[in-house]
Amino acid sequence: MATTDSILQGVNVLGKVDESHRKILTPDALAFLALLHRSFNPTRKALLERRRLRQAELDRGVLPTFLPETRHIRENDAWRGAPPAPGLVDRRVEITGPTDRKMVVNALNSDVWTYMADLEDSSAPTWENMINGQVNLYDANRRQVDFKQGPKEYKLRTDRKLPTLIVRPRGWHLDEKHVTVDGEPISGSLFDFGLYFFHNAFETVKIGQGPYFYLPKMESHLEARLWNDVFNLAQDYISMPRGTIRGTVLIETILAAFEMDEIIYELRDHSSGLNCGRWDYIFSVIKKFRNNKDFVLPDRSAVTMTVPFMDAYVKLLIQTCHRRGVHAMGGMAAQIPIKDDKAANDKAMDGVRADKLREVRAGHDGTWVAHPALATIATEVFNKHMPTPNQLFVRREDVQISPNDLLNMNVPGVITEDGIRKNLNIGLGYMEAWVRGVGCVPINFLMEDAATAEVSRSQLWQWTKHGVSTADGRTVDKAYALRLLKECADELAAKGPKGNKFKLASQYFAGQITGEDYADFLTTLLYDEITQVGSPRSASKL
Ligand SMILES: CC(=O)SCCNC(=O)CCNC(=O)[C@H](O)C(C)(C)COP(=O)(O)OP(=O)(O)OC[C@H]1O[C@@H](n2cnc3c(N)ncnc32)[C@H](O)[C@@H]1OP(=O)(O)O
Ligand SMILES: O=CC(=O)O
Ligand SMILES: [Mg+2]
Repeated sequence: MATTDSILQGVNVLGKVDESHRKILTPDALAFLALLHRSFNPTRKALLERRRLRQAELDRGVLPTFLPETRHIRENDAWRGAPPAPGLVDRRVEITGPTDRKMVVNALNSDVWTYMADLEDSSAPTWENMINGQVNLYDANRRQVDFKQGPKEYKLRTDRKLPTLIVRPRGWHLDEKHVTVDGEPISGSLFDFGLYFFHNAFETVKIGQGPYFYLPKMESHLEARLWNDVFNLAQDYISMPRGTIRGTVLIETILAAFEMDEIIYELRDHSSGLNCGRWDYIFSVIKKFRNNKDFVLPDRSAVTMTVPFMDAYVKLLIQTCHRRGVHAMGGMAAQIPIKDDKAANDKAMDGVRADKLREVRAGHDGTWVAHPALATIATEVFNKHMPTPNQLFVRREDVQISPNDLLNMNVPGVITEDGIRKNLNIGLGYMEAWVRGVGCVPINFLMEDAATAEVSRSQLWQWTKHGVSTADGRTVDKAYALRLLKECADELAAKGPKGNKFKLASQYFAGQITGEDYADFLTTLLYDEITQVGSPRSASKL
């Protein structure tokens, strides 16, 4: 049998390793990562190549439809996903947030049912953020995460059961360049999943939960199959019964919406349902059909959850999940508390309340909040309209969604200069924060993260590409877009703190809004800006 030392041949760590990281980057954990990489990276790369081929097909005007080759899965009424796992039966309000220590403690102390610790949309994947995030989650599962920051003590509450922890690793497209295996960077997904699983799987069971995950940004059921294979190998490796892991899949790409049944089917013994990742979903619709002028959308504020394509996606997701006995989770309203303006705050909170009411009435089993102060509103709405732990029994047999419904871009609204400026401010503001290592920021009283910023970026690209007209009759062309960008960037740079990164953000953004270059993701475009690789150190000699 191979020894840990021999497995670690070819495994290098290029990121800075502090004393506090050593409990995470153990030889055994790194050997497990190497096994995951060697077993699954070739398939991951093939699936990413498949995404590129699919894009070329969409660019030729081929529209997606339900897959003929998997009709037997959709039409078979007999199969079900796994029954809800311990700690996941009632998940009516889930808080989400990045994994810095303060946020972890605050999230676990919130009045919610679960906490999605986010290594994805709300985290900038600096090495420091990713590895410290693992330390914080390790400590959280062992209930040893208390700490002091200045005069303030952050302590886990003991007056009630803490929310169930669910971890969202990065998507399949992202590399983690600070660890290489046989000369290749490891996948961000395998790194995040692997370290969390290796160190916490049994601990989570001990506290009455399990190793639970949210799985982001998938584009097909084959990508779900890859996760399922990863789960099986991981459980076998530590002799944990298969089916202990659970994964809730974010349906947040338009192509995945055509494969909801198939995605649950692939993961079925590990499935804990689907979630409406609404922001990435809007991003994906714009991105995938960016070369098709029929998919041009109005100002971002007009693309609400009730426009036809969003409404169809929500209904299909709930119907599909409940037919298969798994949770249909709602998503994130972007409003956050506004501290110094009661009237504005009341309006924002009414917006959150209306969103949660729509979700519970539609049949969702739970929802997301971005901030602890929103938990009460979401709880009140769900408690009132969902007296049972979930509403898996709401079958939505009334719903009939066709491919045309999912692609119905009949969205009322116009494109305005104000909408363009808002998108520019969001894109610049978010990118500026991200290159400083901050993955989620409030901008104009809305939560902005990697998904919401992508909507803004992609709209700007699409509007310039297709030379749309604004409500007051201006044609959006490259010169106009770049003039407004310069105005916004100069203003933000002048107002921002000394040493801000708006100039850098603007240089990157200029290349993304003229309808020419289009990076696959802002996060892959900017990743080298936050990568700090030192000379490789062999994992066996850390
Ligand atoms: C599209 C998607 O993927 S949605 C999912 C990903 N996005 C998210 O998870 C959003 C997470 N939310 C956040 O990061 C933050 O709420 C922000 C950036 C939007 C706003 O943060 P702030 O401006 O710091 O908010 P604010 O000052 O009101 O925070 C008050 C307190 O609540 C805490 N807090 C705010 N949001 C959260 C959260 N999501 N989880 C835990 N604690 C939180 C803050 O740490 C702060 O704590 P302190 O009093 O101990 O210092
Ligand atoms: O991850 C959630 C989203 O809305 O995107
Ligand atoms: Mg998302």
